[in-house]
Amino acid sequence: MESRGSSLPTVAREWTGIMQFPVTTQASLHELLERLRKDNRDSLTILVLGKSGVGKSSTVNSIFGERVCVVSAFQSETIRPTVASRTRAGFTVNVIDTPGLVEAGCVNDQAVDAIRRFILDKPVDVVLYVDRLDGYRVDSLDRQIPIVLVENSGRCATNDEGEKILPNKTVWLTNLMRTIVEVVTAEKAAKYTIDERMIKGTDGNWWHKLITVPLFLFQLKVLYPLIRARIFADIDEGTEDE
Ligand SMILES: Nc1nc2c(ncn2[C@@H]2O[C@H](COP(=O)(O)OP(=O)(O)OP(=O)(O)O)[C@@H](O)[C@H]2O)c(=O)[nH]1
Repeated sequence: MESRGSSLPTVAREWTGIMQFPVTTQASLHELLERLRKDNRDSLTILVLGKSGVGKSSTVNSIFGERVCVVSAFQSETIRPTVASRTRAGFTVNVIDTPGLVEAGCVNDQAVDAIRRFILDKPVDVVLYVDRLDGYRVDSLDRQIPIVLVENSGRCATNDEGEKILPNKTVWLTNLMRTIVEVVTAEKAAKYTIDERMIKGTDGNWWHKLITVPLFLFQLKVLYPLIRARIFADIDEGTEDE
């Protein structure tokens, strides 16, 4: 992938990979870009997350129809977050590929930290969380968010138009992009830009912080001796009654 800088590329390459897709897929993708344009957008930024080796980079390549990321079956190829950007008729699609959040069963803190820093101040429209279907059990809670099935393999079946299809005949790339566009254009969708404050937290209220000191001293010097004296008085009274 081409950009590792702190911001999205200002000049993106022409999306030539789209020409590799069958004509029907191209038409569907153009229609979806048009839908985004009508929604007053001129760019779409997708953040791809997931464990290591689940097919994140392969999915990015599938989306663009060209090899923008390195894919490997044997080792983690995505060492740091990278962004690939392509333009088509004045519309820019940015896809941020990221290193695996979990590697060999352990959370990859370095990756999490690198992703956190990389997406600072980048407007992300949608997060695409990738997982392997054979390694994850989808339960009813998962179904509350949009789920899309993907098959990046070159052996994926195709329909009469040459579009890659799933066993249920769904043209998965179009379905994936349509779902992304639906999520982005949904009324309640919000554009998230992670800023420094969201990560480090706010500085808090200084007045509240300062007031804790006299409050602590009041407890230590006034309340504590009073309560202690009262308890001992109670004990003494109890002993006298006996
Ligand atoms: N059968 C099948 N294999 C896939 C699919 N997607 C990816 N793979 C294979 O899974 C392996 C890992 O794919 P990557 O795309 O490199 O996975 P990744 O999540 O980007 O991996 P990291 O960079 O290590 O985080 C490769 O051997 C791919 O060929 C898929 O949809 N079907």
